[in-house]
Amino acid sequence: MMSTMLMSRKSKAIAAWCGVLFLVLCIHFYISYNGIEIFSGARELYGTRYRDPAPYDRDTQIKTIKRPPLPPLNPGHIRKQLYTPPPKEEKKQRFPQTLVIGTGKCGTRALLDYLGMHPYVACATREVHFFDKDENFKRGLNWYKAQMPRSYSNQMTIEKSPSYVEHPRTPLVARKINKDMRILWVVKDPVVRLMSVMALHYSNLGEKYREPFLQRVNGTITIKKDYYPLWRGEYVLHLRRWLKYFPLAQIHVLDGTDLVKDPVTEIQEVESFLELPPLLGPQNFYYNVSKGFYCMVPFSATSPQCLGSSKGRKHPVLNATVKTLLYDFFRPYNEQFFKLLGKRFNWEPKD
Ligand SMILES: Nc1ncnc2c1ncn2[C@@H]1O[C@H](COP(=O)(O)OS(=O)(=O)O)[C@@H](OP(=O)(O)O)[C@H]1O
Repeated sequence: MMSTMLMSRKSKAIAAWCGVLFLVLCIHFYISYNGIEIFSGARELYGTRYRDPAPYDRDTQIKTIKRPPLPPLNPGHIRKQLYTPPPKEEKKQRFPQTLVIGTGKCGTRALLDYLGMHPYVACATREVHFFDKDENFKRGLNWYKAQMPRSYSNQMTIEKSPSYVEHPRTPLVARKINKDMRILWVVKDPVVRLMSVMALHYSNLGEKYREPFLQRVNGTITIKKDYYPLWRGEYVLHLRRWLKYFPLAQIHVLDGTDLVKDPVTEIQEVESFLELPPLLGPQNFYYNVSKGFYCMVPFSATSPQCLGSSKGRKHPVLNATVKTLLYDFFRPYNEQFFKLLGKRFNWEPKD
């Protein structure tokens, strides 16, 4: 009798353990399966399994985007206290809901740091390069999330890596992570951008300035079309690719030169695009005459904070012929870009 009772207790314990093991295995397979689903993005990109979303139709796509609403705020509330975390909530790391995708040397750091002053925003301070660097991409989504700042659920997590815009994997996988992702893209007159690259290049190498974007063909100087920094400035090519995955209504493009000249207007437009409470204003910017740039005045700071000395380098001065060659080269790309974007920037040579 005793031994039968012991046996039945033992088999119940074994059954319970089997149940727990089964549950753990189910959870494990569920997580792995979803991981594989997301990571198959890389394979799908080069294989045949991935099908592009429905063709982009600008008129029907421009509509309000769904996003979890921010808690209601009234002006009195804003004046008294800029930010209130949701009650009984712990901060945690979250995937970004907004990406600053590029373009390098157009003002991506300024945009991110300006946004970082917003109390409803949590920015990853360093560039994560998850989508564009194979070694990071292989580390997986959990690694990506672990690079994000801790935030409350009513804050928006933002990450910037300036070469996301050109890497074909970025829009594809970003859409899989969150199809409502907001995209911020700073561009600049591509000739000015090229000069910024040249300034960086020569300050790093300590070399005498050359013009690697030019070549001599049969005694004639022409543009070396396959020079990589030129391709980065052919924005329309990149926009076309992004529009296969995200509607234009989810992509906000701003001119980095406007961001330098009038950060208040630009950042307020970004606030409105991201549907953030309108909190940033002239009180958050201070013009530093010796630097020739605006510096930030975060709500909690007592003195302005400027970007580092790697920003605002002196650009090489182009001679008139090379300038004309470059502007003629970029003009057709710029025109197609403005048409697709439905917005123009003043990117003609200035004296
Ligand atoms: N407030 C403020 N302070 C300093 N610099 C400013 C600011 N706003 C925009 N910029 C411009 O940002 C340019 C560098 O762009 P990025 O931050 O995108 O460069 S990077 O790709 O991350 O290296 C940098 O380009 P260069 O002038 O060629 O250095 C600046 O023109």
